[in-house]
Amino acid sequence: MNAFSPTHAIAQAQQVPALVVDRLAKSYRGNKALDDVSFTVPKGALTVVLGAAGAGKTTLLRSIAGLEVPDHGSIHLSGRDSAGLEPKDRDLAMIFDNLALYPDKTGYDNIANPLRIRGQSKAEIEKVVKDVAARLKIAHILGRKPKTMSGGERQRVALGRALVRSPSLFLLDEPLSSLDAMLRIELRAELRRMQRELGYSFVMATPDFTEAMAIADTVIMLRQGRIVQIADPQTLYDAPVDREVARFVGAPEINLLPAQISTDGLRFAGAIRPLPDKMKHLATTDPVQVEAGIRPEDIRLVPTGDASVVGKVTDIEALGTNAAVTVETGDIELKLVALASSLLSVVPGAEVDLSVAMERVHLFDPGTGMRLA
Ligand SMILES: Nc1ncnc2c1ncn2[C@@H]1O[C@H](COP(=O)(O)OP(=O)(O)OP(=O)(O)O)[C@@H](O)[C@H]1O
Repeated sequence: MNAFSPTHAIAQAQQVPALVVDRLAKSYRGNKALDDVSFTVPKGALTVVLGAAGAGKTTLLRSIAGLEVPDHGSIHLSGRDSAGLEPKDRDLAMIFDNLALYPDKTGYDNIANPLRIRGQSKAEIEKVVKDVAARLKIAHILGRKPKTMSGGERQRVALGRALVRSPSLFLLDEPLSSLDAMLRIELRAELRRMQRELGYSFVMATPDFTEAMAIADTVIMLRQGRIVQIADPQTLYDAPVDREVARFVGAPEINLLPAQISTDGLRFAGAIRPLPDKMKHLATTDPVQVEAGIRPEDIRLVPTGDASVVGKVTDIEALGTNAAVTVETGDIELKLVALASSLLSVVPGAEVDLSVAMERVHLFDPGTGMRLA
């Protein structure tokens, strides 16, 4: 490939990230909504901004869209500094909670509108609109006006209108929030498929970690306006940077309990267990107080006598295929998840023995909450 070949030009274009956010800050009356936020979204990637209500997700997306003026920092879109650029000149599609469909146009015309403005032929437009409508499962409402559609249908029409424009970057603020659980799961898979097939670049905000885990290439974990971790979904789950990320990512929530680590092992819930290799470097002869994080799926019920931890069942919650079992041991409660069919003989009040997958245990600093291992 030489420097003037089209292949070279395409390769170069692909190397320019879809989005580079650098040291972005935004305050509202002294309240920091965004604080020193920096990240990059490669072309064709799906990045999810994950955070609780008020974490700053919407402010971030609105700043990228040009609807908020940041106090500091820069935003580059496909290599171009966006400072001073009007929202309409940013080559973005935004899908926010409050969708603005044209009320007097049908679903079809709403979706077709950007293509008509571009001057595409009637036949081309029909092909594209029908394809996107089929993917979003709204073919049956294309002839209707927005006021006769449900919230979820309006949301999908807005999504369709954005998708047909194929801009350089999509900003999606909880785009599936108005949908029922089944449709949400179906559509997020469809969105993911379209994004991959067409090479679109997505930044999607959500407070729902399962959504983030299901579709993200990269998750940006936002808390009180600051990025606390950037990682692929599995790393976020397996190596959360601190206790709060560990709690946010996972359901039922991770068990957190006091523990002591020493060269003798890890002491918790009335038991002492040998240290897995990954913890050995933390151990000293004198015990050190730590906080252990144990995910519910890393605790197993075992036959009596094989246990490292013993306790009494206080509650069983059906989750479908699985069930969550709460076990009281000393003055702490542990939650575990097991196949419901394996729990038929387990009833509240039963004495049970538990085994913990030690190599999966997380350790946190009890003061700062930061990850130790
Ligand atoms: N226009 C505004 N004026 C004053 N404060 C604002 C404004 N917009 C956002 N904030 C504040 O900035 C912080 C971040 O808000 P933002 O809406 O970005 O959070 P979010 O993560 O999108 O939350 P949610 O999931 O609830 O939409 C919050 O404390 C919010 O109250």
